[in-house]
Amino acid sequence: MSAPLLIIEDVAVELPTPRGNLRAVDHVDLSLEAGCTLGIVGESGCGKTMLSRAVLQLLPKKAKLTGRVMFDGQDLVRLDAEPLRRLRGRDLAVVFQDPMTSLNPVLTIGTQLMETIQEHLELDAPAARKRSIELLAAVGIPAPEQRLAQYPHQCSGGMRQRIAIAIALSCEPKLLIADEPTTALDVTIQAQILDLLAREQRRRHMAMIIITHDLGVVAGRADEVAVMYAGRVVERAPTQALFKRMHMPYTEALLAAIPKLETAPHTPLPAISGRPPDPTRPLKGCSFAPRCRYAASRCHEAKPDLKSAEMPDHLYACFHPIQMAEGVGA
Ligand SMILES: Nc1ncnc2c1ncn2[C@@H]1O[C@H](COP(=O)(O)OP(=O)(O)OP(=O)(O)O)[C@@H](O)[C@H]1O
Repeated sequence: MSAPLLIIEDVAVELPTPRGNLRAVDHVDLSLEAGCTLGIVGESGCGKTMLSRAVLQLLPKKAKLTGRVMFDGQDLVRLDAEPLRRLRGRDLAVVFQDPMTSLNPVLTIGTQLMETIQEHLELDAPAARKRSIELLAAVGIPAPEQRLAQYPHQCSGGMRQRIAIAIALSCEPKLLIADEPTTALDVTIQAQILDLLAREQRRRHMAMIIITHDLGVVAGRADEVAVMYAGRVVERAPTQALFKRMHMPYTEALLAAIPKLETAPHTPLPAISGRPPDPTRPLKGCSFAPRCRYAASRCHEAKPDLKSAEMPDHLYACFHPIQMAEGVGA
């Protein structure tokens, strides 16, 4: 069997702040096979974005990164700036929550698409233009030829996200990281964009990481889910196994917090009262214990390791997993 496309090994990210070093990512191990999808799920501030930025090597300058990020056989942490730049946008692409982060407001859509294509692929201008039109059509943009001459502000939010996806796909990446790709969009458009990503992923046999606060986004779309809390992966399992039987009380609370259609976007998670721990303070015990309805004294004293019980690929970091505590959720 060949090695996974991506191996995140003992990755930690610390950021200096006036109140001391902040643990944004706390020793995470993950891997992803070519053509597969990994969902990274957790509340705001749990470290999802910092972890994806560690993979992309796009961390703030002051950040301290340790560990290894093996992508297609190379350690990105130790790669020089130039080969890294060539890799990003070609084999390794990203779609952000706000497409205006990746789109340039003063360049036409055609210029931006063609620039990316010509920078990474050896195509002349007419071939790059033809490919741009094909890509816009593939992501569901009507009248793609006319769109090439337009600027991002002339498009709706959903259209802009489709264009950002077209740019990300333009060089046939091996891995696409989609960081909250639909959070800024209307609910009906959200489903269309997620379906579009899933379709293009299958068609291109591309690996994908979907980062989201909404467990509902990864249900049925990811092969595997990693749940993050306070910088750590606290539960990790094949998606079906996770939804069938979740072990972490935090995952259960995330499930209860899946936004309903009638809920306004960005409302706080109703099922999880309290706040995550201060990431600049040392932590004793399980980081979720102060908010956990199953917590016992041991949970406040010792830190549970991420390990498996009955199924080797279902890992969780909990002394009182749900079934064993109360027999719910199975
Ligand atoms: N530039 C920065 N400097 C210092 N701390 C930061 C910086 N960016 C993020 N953090 C902190 O790092 C931790 C992880 O943040 P991160 O953005 O990765 O979380 P997230 O799960 O992606 O949240 P969100 O969904 O809100 O983006 C948080 O405690 C956050 O406050």
